[in-house]
Amino acid sequence: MFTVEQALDAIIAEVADPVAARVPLGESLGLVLAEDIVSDVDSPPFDKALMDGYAVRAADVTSGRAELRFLEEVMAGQVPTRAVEPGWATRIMTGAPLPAGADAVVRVEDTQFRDSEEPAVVAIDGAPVTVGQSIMRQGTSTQRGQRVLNSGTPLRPQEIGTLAESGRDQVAVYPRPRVAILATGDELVPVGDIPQPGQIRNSNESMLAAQIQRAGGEPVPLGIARDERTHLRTRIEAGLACDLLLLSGGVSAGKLDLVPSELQAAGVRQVFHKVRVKPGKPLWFGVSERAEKDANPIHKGCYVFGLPGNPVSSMVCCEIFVRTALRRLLGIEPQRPLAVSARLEHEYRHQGNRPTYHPAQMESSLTGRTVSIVSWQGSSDLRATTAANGMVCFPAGEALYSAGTVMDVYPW
Ligand SMILES: Nc1nc2c(c(=O)[nH]1)N[C@H]1C(S)=C(S)[C@@H](COP(=O)(O)OP(=O)(O)OC[C@H]3O[C@@H](n4cnc5c(N)ncnc54)[C@H](O)[C@@H]3O)O[C@H]1N2
Ligand code: MOO
Repeated sequence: MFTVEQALDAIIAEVADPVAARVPLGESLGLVLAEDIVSDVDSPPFDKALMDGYAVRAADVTSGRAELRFLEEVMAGQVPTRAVEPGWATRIMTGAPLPAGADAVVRVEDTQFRDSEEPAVVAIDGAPVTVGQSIMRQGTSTQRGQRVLNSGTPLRPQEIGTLAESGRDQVAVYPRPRVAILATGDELVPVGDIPQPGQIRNSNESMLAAQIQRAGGEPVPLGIARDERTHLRTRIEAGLACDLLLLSGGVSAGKLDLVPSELQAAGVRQVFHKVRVKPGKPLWFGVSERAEKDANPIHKGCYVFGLPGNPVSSMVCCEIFVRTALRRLLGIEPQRPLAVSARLEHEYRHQGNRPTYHPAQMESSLTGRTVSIVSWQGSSDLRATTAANGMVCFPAGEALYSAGTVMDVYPW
C-alpha cells in the first residue's frame, strides 16, 4: 500500500507538464501566465496632471502666491495647443497631458479665477510650488519594452489590469482542465429525488464539482453510473475524453465494486490502488494514454481517480490527491498540498492505524493561529466537515497532544 507521499510522488510523475493555450483576458482570473509580457506603451504615456487645477511654471510660484494669466483649458483626453510661458497658467484636469513649458500643477482649491479681466487671471494662494508637484512624468510607472509580468505568475485582478494596460485581450495561460465526475452505485438517486428505502442522494457529484471549480478546474458532471459492467464502461469511456476523470464509489472490496476492473478494461493503466490514509484508503489512480488520432487539443492523457464513495473520503482525496494533479496541469507551484501551522487549542488524544486527516477549525488572532479538533464520526459524516475549515494531519499510532502543540493544518 502506498503512503501519502508515495501517492503524491506517483501523481506528480505521471501527470504531464502543463500545456499553454490562449484564452480571452476575461477568462484568465486565477490561471497561471505562460508567457513573459512586455509593455508596448509607456505608462503614463505622457507627462500627466495628478490633480484638477492649473499647470504652471514652478519658478512663477516659489512663494506660493502669484497672479498668472489664463491661457487655455485641457480636459483628460484632449491635448494642449499652447506652451505655458512665464506668467501664464493652463487650467488642467486630472489625467490630461501637461502643456510644454509647465513643470507643476497647483490644485484648484488653492486658486481663484477672475474672468472680469482680459485675459482672465488665476490668483494662487497656497504652499510654495516645487518642480514636479502633482504631475507624473511619462514612463515613470512602466517603460515601453519593459517586461511587466513573468511567465509563471498567477493572474490576480492587478495582473489582469496590467495585461489590459499592455493591450493583451488574449493571453497565454495553462487553461482550466476539464474534469469529468461520475458517481457510481445502484443506491444513488439524483439530488432532487426523495430517496426510497435503501437509497441515498448523489451528494458527491455536487460536492466534487464545487471542489473542482474552487481549485480552478472546469467540472463536467456525468450523472450516476449503475453497478452494471456495460453501462459503467460506457460512462467511463465518455469521461475519458476529459483531462481528468473522477469516479466516486465502487473502489473497495464489495461484490459490486466494479470500478478498478472496468477502468482497466477501458485501457486505463493502474498506477496505484490503496493508500495508507484515513479517510480514503481504497483510492485508485491510473492514466489513460490517448491515441494520437483522438488527441485532446490540450492534454495527451486522461488522469483517472477512483475516489472512495464515503463523502468525506471523496472530499479529502480530492483535496489531497486530485488537487495535486490539477495544480500540475494548471502550472501552480508548489504542486503538493500546502499545510499551515497552528497551535492546538485543547488537549487531544488520537489513535489510528493510518495517518488521519481530521476535520478541524482554525481561528486567527493577533497572537497567532489556533486549531480545534471538531467532533467527527468518520468518513460518512459529511455534516461534521461543515463545522470545520481545514484538516489536521495526525500520524499513525496513539499519542496525547497537549494544548499548544504545533500541528500541520490543510485549509479547505
Ligand atoms: N471489506 C472491505 N470493505 C471496505 C473496505 C475494505 O478495505 N474492505 N474499505 C472501506 C473504506 S475505508 C471505504 S472509504 C469504503 C469505500 O468504499 P467504495 O469506494 O467502494 O464506496 P461504496 O461502497 O460505493 O460507498 C461507500 C459509501 O459511500 C456512499 N456513497 C457512494 N457514492 C456516493 C455518492 N455519490 N454520494 C453520496 N454517498 C455516496 C455509499 O452509499 C456508501 O454508504 O469502503 C469500506 N469498505
Ligand atoms: O478510508 Mo475509508 O475512507 O476510512 O472510510
